[in-house]
Amino acid sequence: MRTHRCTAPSTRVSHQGGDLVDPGPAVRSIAQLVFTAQYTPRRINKIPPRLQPAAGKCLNQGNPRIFHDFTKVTTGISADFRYPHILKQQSRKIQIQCTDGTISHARHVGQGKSLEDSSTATVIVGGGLAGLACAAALAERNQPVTLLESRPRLGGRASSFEDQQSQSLIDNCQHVSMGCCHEFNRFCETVGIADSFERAEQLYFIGPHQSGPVNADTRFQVNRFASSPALPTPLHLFPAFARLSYLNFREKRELAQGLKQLARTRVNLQDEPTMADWLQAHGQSQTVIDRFWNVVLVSALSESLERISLSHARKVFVDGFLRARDSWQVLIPTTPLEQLYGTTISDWLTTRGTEIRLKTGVKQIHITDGKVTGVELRDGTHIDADRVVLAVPHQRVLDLLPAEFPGRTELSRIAELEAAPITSVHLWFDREITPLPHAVFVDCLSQWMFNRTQLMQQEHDGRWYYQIVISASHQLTAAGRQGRSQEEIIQEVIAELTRIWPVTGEAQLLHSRMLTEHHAVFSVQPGVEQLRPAQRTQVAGLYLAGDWTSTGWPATMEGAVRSGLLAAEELLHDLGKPDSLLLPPENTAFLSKMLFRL
Ligand SMILES: Cc1cc2nc3c(=O)[nH]c(=O)nc-3n(C[C@H](O)[C@H](O)[C@H](O)COP(=O)(O)OP(=O)(O)OC[C@H]3O[C@@H](n4cnc5c(N)ncnc54)[C@H](O)[C@@H]3O)c2cc1C
Repeated sequence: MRTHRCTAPSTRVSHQGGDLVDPGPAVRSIAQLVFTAQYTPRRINKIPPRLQPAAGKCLNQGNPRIFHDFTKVTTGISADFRYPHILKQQSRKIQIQCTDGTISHARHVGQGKSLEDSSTATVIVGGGLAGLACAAALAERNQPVTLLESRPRLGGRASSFEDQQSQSLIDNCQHVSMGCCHEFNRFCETVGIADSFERAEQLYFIGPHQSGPVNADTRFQVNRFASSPALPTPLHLFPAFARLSYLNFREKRELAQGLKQLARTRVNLQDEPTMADWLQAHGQSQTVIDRFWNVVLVSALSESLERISLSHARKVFVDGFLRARDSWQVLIPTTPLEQLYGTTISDWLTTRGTEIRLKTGVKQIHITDGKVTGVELRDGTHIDADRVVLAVPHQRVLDLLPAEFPGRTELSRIAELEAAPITSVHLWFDREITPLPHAVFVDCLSQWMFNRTQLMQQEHDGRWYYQIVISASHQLTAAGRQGRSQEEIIQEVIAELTRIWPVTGEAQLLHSRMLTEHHAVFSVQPGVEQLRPAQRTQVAGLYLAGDWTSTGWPATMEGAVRSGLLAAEELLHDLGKPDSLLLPPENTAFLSKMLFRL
């Protein structure tokens, strides 16, 4: 078994584009290597003459991919770059090939700033948003970590892949945030990706032009949904609801009563109904259920009303519509997820001392006498660690832990968490079918449309790319399709688009792809909160993170980020450096307090 001790950078090397503080003969060559990495080829002439030959050699011999990265990153050095030069690493001594070709022994070095020396190591397993948020919070507090991710990229479920036929990077599925996702939005600001989201201050609900049943002659109409600046929260959305074409006056009054009752309901988590049962018990008609409750809740919680718990449904309306003014607004990425969570965050973390190791799957967490001692990788390598944050999907957790450990019985309940699927249909047409950037569909199989060509502010290159999202797509999984092929479902989606935008029928479909993520989210059924564990475990040094842990949020990017912050809080507490990482709860608008007793 190979052994790799995960050490914290410990030698101060200060060289932010300026003078190199000579760290002494033992590490001088490493310092040159690190120093070199801080310069792009264009800036090479800024490297002090004393170091230029070595620097030039290093840049010329560098791995081309990493070398390419350095043309964008002008500070810092990535672990990927360092490791090819490290020939052997034992305990905290490392042996590296220096830029002048000699072999040198030294201790691990920092990258332009002094990181706190830590005699023990922290490992995060899983590079989804939970693991990334945890790593970022620790990096901000000078706690270096090693992040291990089994896949070749970061981002987990919120990532992209290369579509061979369209030769483009497409997202696993469109991911959107909302104004009420405070921790996620702050995380984006911290790591410098907030500018890559567009805030939609107007939504477009597309439904029948009037109340009543839909038939072949039904016309569809775009309903613009925006807040009224003159009205206080929560009345600011009242005119938008009042304008919806597909509900009549009686249905709107019924809806208003339902919303008020829901907001005022106090839910008993031990014994709560499904939302479908609650709606029926509170006099909501099938039309209002289909055209309002279903539309909002299924896309927000990725589950059907028959399976959604009352508490989660209430949270969507209270946090998303009633508590604060802009909380309902949707934030949509304008670049592929790969760039957001892959490249940008990776660079941010590595320049702050986080070591990121991709394609590094963990096989087992080692626990001795109720305490974490390290992790074993799939290739047999052992990494010593005194603290491990397990940030993998809940289906993987129990397999990575030993058969026996304190608290296993309680944790085993996560096996009862059920999954809900999300389907995305990707369509490339030879022309624009709508200039709308996004839309929500009512009374359709399709639920959301995202105009990716427009959102990404791309030139269309003769192809217009639209993505259709269908949440809680139980009926579209192989078992639920009842013999229908993917092609037939894609045609059904196109037929719907044609009914709404007739130009679709004349457009040529250049390429299409349908993807169903079977374990997209955990199902927010009644009783689910009792199955979600806290971030602290009964094993010393073992913490849990992931959207499935207890955060009070459904499976969302916000939930994942919160879980990572909560795990980091517990870890810092155990290190004797307690810190409060979550933002204080948002103030509830005065009128909402009065009207709904929030
Ligand atoms: C199709 C789809 C659409 C969605 N849409 C939205 C949306 O619009 N808005 C929203 O807020 N949320 C959305 N979500 C939910 C959101 O993606 C998740 O809640 C969030 O990304 C979960 O992050 P996580 O870090 O908890 O888990 P994950 O993203 O699953 O990350 C876990 C990581 O652990 C890694 N891993 C697993 N096993 C190992 C191992 N043995 N060793 C090392 N690494 C390992 C995995 O490769 C993965 O990278 C959507 C999800 C899906 C699937």
